[in-house]
Amino acid sequence: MSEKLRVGIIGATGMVGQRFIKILADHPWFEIALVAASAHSAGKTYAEAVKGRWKMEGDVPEQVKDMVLHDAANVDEIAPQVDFIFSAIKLDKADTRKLEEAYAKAETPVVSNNSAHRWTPDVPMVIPEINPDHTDVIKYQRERLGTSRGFVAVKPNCSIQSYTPALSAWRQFEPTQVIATTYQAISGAGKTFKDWPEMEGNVIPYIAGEEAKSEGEPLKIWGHVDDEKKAIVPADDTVITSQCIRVPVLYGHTAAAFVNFRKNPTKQDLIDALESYTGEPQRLGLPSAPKQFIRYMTEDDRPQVRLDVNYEHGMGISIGRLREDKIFDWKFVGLSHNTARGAAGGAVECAELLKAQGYITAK
Ligand SMILES: N[C@@H](CC=O)C(=O)O
Repeated sequence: MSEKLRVGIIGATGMVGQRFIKILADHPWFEIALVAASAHSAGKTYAEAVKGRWKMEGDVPEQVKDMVLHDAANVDEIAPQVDFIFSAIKLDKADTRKLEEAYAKAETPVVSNNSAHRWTPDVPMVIPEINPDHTDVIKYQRERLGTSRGFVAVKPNCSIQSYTPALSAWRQFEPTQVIATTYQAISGAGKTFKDWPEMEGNVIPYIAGEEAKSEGEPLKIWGHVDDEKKAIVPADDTVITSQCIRVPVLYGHTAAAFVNFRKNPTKQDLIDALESYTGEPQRLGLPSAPKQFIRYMTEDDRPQVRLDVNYEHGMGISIGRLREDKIFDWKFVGLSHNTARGAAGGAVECAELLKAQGYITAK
């Protein structure tokens, strides 16, 4: 009998759902027990439902091809069959919040890629290398939901992953002001060039809701669990302003960032802090953890999307072009893989952390 935890994927047919399928097809701790999507796809086999719209490298993995999709809204039917779920369901925010909480209340932990619960005060928003201790807030969430096992945890938006890891490594130098401009791949919108031909040779200077996420989410990640408030209180010592731009790239979000610090680090201090930054995933040897979370690249023309996006299987962050600035103290460029580290991969690493911490167990 398998000792792997049984996982359900809700929203399994979209771009992020497909990335979950791809990553979990061969995962040492988790096995895909069930796939679910909207009522429209329910009853079809997974292969039928993604026919002509499978966007991952290679074929649909054998073990899910013939799985029959459930209607994700059928919590009572799905919850008993899985130990936990990954959520990539696309509903409006209120409905997503309701559905994810319904799974939690059915004693089924939810690790979500959605933004709906990111600002729920007792929901941890986790980058496992940066704020693994935020899972302490789960006890307060369980108290509120009246559960003993169920809870919701989320991962942050993909846009922040190209600059937040570097700024996290530099928290010791007290960053006060940040400008971050992101150049975001079309797969972040769930699209390929085939679905979105107007992105060929184009730049679109607007991504709905993205700037608020880019400016706010790092602050929650740098916050702390307040035991009196039974909530995560965001940090208030850094201000971030951002512009988010869609560029004709399939995978890979780049950020160009400027930073002011209260302290006065040298270039070598900053590079040393990046290269030595390591966390719980590396200490615990989590299956998805990159060996080197952040690398610093010295070549003037790196990181480049084509050459560097798959660093550490898309789970590592590449930083380069660190130099002094005329207006700010320092500037740099960062690159992350938006559907690996930035979406499904980040959620899978978060679930591995939750398992290692004892929050996700076999039912
Ligand atoms: N909203 C992002 C996806 C990140 O999670 C994008 O549009 O690129």
